[in-house]
Amino acid sequence: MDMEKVNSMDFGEFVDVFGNVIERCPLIAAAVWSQRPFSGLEDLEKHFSAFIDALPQSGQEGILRCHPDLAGRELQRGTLTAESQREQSSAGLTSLGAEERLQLAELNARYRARFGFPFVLAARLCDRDAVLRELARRLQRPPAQELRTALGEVKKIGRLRLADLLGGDPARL
Ligand SMILES: NC(=O)N[C@H]1NC(=O)NC1=O
Repeated sequence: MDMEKVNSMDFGEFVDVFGNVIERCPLIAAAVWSQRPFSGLEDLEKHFSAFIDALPQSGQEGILRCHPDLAGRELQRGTLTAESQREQSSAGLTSLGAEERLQLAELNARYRARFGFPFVLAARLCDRDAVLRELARRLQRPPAQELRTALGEVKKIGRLRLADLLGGDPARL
C-alpha cells in the first residue's frame, strides 16, 4: 500500500485499516487520521507515538491495559486479535508446555499486581526464553521507569504492524 492510497482514505477506511496498530485502541487511529497527509511510513508512525506521549499517565496506563497477557487466557480461549495471535505465535507462546505456561502466568500476575497493568513486550522480537527473562527482569524495576519501557514496547509493536500494512522495512523506520 503506498502513501497516496493512505492519504486518500476516508475516516472509516483509515480506522478499519489502522485501528489495531495500537492494540484495541482504534481511537488513536481515529485521532491520527486528522493529521493527514502523511509524508511516509516514518511520519505516520511519529503521529501514533506523539498521541501516546501526549496522554496523561492514566491514558498511557489505559493503553497498556488494552493488551492481552502473553500466553494468557485470551490465547487459550482463541479470542486474541489476529495481530496479537500472530505475534504470540511467532515468539513460540502458542506452544508452551504446561510448566512454562504456569511460570509465565505466575510472573504475569506478579507484574500486574506490582504495576497495575499487564506486562507488554513486542513478542515478535523475542523467543519464549527471552520473554520469561525480560518479564523476570522488568518485574524488579521502579514503576516510573517501567511505564516508559512498556510504552516503548507498545510503539515497537505498532511500528511492526505499520510496516506489515505498508510493506516497509521496520528496521529502517
Ligand atoms: N502483553 C503483550 O505484550 N501483548 C502483546 N505483545 C505483542 O507482541 N502482541 C501483543 O498482543
